[in-house]
Amino acid sequence: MAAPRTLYEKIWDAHVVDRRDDGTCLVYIDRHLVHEVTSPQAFEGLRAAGRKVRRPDLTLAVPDHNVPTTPRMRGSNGGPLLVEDVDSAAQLAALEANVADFAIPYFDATAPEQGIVHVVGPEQGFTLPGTTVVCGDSHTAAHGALGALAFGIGTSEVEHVLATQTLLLKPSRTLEVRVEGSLGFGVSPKDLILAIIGRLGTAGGTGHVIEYRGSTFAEMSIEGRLTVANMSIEAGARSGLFAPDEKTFAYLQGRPMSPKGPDWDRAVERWRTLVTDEGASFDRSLRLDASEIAPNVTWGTSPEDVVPITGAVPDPDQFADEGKREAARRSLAYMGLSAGQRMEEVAVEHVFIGSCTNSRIEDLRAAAAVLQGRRRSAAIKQALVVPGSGLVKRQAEAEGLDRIFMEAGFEWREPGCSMCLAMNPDKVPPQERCASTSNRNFVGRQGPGARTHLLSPAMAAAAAVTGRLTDVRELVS
Ligand SMILES: CC(C)[C@H](C(=O)O)[C@@H](O)C(=O)O
Ligand code: SF4
Repeated sequence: MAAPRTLYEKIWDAHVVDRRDDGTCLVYIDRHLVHEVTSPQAFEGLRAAGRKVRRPDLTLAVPDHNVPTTPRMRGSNGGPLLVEDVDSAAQLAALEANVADFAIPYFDATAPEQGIVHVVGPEQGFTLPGTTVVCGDSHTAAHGALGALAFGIGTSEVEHVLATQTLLLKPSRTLEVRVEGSLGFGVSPKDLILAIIGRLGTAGGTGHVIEYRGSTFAEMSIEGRLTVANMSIEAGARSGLFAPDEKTFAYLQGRPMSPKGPDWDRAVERWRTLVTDEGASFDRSLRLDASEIAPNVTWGTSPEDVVPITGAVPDPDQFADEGKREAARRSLAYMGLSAGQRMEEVAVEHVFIGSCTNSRIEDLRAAAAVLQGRRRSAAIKQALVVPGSGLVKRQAEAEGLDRIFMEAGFEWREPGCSMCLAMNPDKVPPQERCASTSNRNFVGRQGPGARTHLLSPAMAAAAAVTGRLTDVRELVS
């Protein structure tokens, strides 16, 4: 009998086209997502070499990083999108020219399906279990929520995939993250992945593909799994995987690009084999108990700087090594915080609900549930809700969530990356503080000098109501 294999090994083995003596493999790529930031040079490279895109039908492009989230307009006669920033306008125009020249399926900035690439892929059924999915973007790991082996690639690799539909890769090691039990009231998948990153550290997953296992993940919705898989990269991992199950199949059935009819039945039969075999072993393992997880927030400038909302800013002197002590001191200076300060006393001026981590319908529902009948604090200067895609936006509007947000003093925007990173007009001003549902709290991430606290959608909503980081369990109990 064949040796037991992990889910990662099964998908990997099924895609290896050629294996070199040094262990490097040529791997077949099933799906390639393209956005405006990392693709222009790749297309230029193809042009210079006189090449075509090998499989436009397995490629899907959508603008997300640079698009403004205010209503979008084109110039006269369907001309280019009107975008004030010159560099953004050039990147968006380049993407439009490239998809036209290379005949690549494209949702343009005004299409109802437009959105953040990692929201659009799953939602369209472009991402499927057992496939290899790449994109010139580090949060491609998100697609692993559906059982796809998905990872971010650089611009030269984007060109390689466009030209050949393959990539040269080294196999990864495997890391099991097993969590058992139910998440408590007010505790969300975001809190869990922040806790996991807090434990592993931002380098803990380096060289590994994580498989999320255990009853907590089995209970979790696909939206929740997308949040978790999305942030695998923040623990340094190459990718994050969930074995597809009945929830995955229900989520994908009937999506525009999902298989149909007899193809669907055959696909589901195949997808059911995508599990880690009994007796297969992982290179490493981390175990957590869901009941121990509290709503979490970050205090520093790295996603591993995680503390429960009931906790306090740590004292840099308490860290074991000098590197960490120094990093913590720098973080606190940048963040304008002092050791021992209670997290619940930290005042915020901005709230951002969005990003490929937390902009799907369940995220918006969770935030709206907190905001229903409440208003943002007068101390909040700006509160944005940015749905992950046009389809999420319309669904939320059909459920009346837009009204709840607007009555609570939030702005209801068009889909895009928005305030997740300062590549478009949505920015946090210098030295101001933002409660953000995004995935990175790096220095300058939301604008030069901006201070970011990562948290869940419900926690972001709670912060908007009180004007400070707040334990949502106390606000809504
Ligand atoms: C701009 C893009 C290349 C970048 C990434 O790779 O992740 C962005 O999406 C991010 O989240 O920092
Ligand atoms: S939403 Fe943020 S993390 Fe996601 S792709 Fe856009 S910039 Fe990157």
